[in-house]
Amino acid sequence: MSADNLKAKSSAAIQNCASDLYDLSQEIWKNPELAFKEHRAHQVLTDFLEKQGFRVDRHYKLDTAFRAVCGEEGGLHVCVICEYDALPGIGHGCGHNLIAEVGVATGIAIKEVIQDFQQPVKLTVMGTPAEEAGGGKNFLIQDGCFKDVDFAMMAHPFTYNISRWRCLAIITLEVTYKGEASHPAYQTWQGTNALDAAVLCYSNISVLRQQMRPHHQVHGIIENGGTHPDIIPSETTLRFYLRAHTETELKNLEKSVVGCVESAAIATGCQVEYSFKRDASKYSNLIQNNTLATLYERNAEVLGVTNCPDKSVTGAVSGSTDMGNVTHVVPGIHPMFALPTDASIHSRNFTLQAGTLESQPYALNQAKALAMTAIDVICQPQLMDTIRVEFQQDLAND
Ligand SMILES: NCCCC[C@H](NC(=O)CCCN)C(=O)O
Repeated sequence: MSADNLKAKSSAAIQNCASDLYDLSQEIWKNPELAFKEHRAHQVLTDFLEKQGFRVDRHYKLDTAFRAVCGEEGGLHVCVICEYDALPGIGHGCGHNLIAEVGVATGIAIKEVIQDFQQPVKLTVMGTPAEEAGGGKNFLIQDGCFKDVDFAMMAHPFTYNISRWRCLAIITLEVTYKGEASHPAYQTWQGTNALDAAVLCYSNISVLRQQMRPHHQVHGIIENGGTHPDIIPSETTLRFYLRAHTETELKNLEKSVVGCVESAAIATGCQVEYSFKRDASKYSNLIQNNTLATLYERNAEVLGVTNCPDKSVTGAVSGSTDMGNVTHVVPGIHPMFALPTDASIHSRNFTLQAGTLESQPYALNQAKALAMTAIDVICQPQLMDTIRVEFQQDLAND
């Protein structure tokens, strides 16, 4: 069968399941669950994939992770990624119900043609919890779950179609100031104000922003600002996210921020403790593999998806994802696809849009484009040589 026929057959498989896929997505959207607690989403996704004939490891390394496999060893191993965690307070404001749906639909499409290829193909649909916080993919990477994968793909809903969205490396900084409680209207001089230290720290970072390189970002909150207006706060805590293009740039940004943190302690006479969380919550920048992205773009265009031509939008670099870490261990792509809305992700309006029937064709188109991209590589396995060379070069230049 020609690649074009395989693509048509795989797309038809998605279309045939459209109604069931919408129900699946709705089930996740109506029951938003936070990082590592996505039990219901995990259940419906694994049930669905098992019904579709996948061999499912239901609790793959993590309670709410899964692996659904079809095909055979001995040839290419394609991995399609699902996310399904929600945000506190606003539910699926990042549209992860659609990411899960696209992942499952792509899996169905590739499975439909898996016996038609000239060589064996293994397909894994990987369920990865906790993208919004916690970094589920990083636990799976540490456990070697991507070791035999040739390439990984997922697609993320957004306000624009941006095939090569660049996202930033991110690290969390936690800061605690310790002072001395006292009455703020009597012996004030006996107090050491930890809230003043927190406010100064926050202000120092705001001032630093003017001197930061483009695309360096620092933003955060005062988590604990004291206990009572009539007690000089003796302990405060802050939490910041620092983001930059690469791990090296992130290290440079860390040094500047440490200056802001320590000087606030000196100015107020407080003690300070701080730590950068070098754990699974630390995400790498996203590397979009050029060959995979080019194939994806061509396939998406055939399906009528126009990638955003506005350079002020496509040139933007922002946000972070643990898919970034995946693209540092295997070649991958993470296109952003537009829903018919102006709403920003992480807003209530985006939540609403991610649950509409109107958004369905946009999600299904992405699944078709991802499956077509995989079919292109499987039908021209020599492309894997280029993909691997690019991957090594991207890592070396990172
Ligand atoms: N440890 C912090 C993770 C923050 C991730 C968060 N992700 C998103 O907004 C989703 C967009 C891409 N998946 C972020 O703030 O970038």
